Amino acid sequence: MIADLRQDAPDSRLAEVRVGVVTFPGTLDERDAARAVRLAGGTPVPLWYQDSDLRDVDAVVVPGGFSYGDYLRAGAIAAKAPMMAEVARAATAEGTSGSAPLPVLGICNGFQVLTETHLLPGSMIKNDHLKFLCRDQRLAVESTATPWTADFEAGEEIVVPLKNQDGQYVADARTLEALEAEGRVVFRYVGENPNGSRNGIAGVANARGNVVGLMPHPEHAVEPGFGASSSGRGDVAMRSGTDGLRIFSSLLHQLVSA
Ligand SMILES: NC(=O)CC[C@H](N)C(=O)O
Repeated sequence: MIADLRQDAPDSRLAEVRVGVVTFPGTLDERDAARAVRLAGGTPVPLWYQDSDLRDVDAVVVPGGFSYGDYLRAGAIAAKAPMMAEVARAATAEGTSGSAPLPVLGICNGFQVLTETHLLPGSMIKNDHLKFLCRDQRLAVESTATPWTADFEAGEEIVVPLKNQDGQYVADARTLEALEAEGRVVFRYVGENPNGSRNGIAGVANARGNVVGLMPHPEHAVEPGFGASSSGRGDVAMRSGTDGLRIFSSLLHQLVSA
């Protein structure tokens, strides 16, 4: 009985994990990202793009949306924000004994910001069909060697919404080869390639694995009954559920066990 009660009690150690969520002009999904952190048991901390103070966070989410209206290139202007300089510094810090570099997750526009900041390799161009696509998407979690995916089984299939116009991941042949050889393709599209991404890549990690970016939106798949509309191309006989929440839970578990 006591054991059961303990199991149901919220883990107060998780609540101590502070996860920063960055907002730029034009960001859309910061509230959903903060909510996903909260539902996973952590504490979301708003970070404003013009500030240079990381507010003592243990990890950062760069959420989706249309920062600066996607002018110039999606994510290009946001990448120059003072907050991104701080995120880049903490994410690439050498770290003294025991201190790990800051875990960072870029979702969709956030992934675009991370490539423009050069924290992640490659670039995103227009979907090959030149349309905005919004649908539930099957993905394989190919690497569990990141704090964001450690709770998954390698190769596990998940479903989360995909919604963007500039979702085609491109990189030169050498970069693609290195990503594949080093196990840094973290998420890959399953089924028909929804946007022409090279090698069906939906998400990648940096060499150390602490920085991950992906085009689909795990923060929109944190409760049963939600999901994208079933318009768009490809197979649609699926709905997003709570798979996305596990990306946030995974981070929290990693940080409390570190
Ligand atoms: N959902 C998003 O974050 C969209 C990202 C970007 N504005 C695009 O359309 O490609």
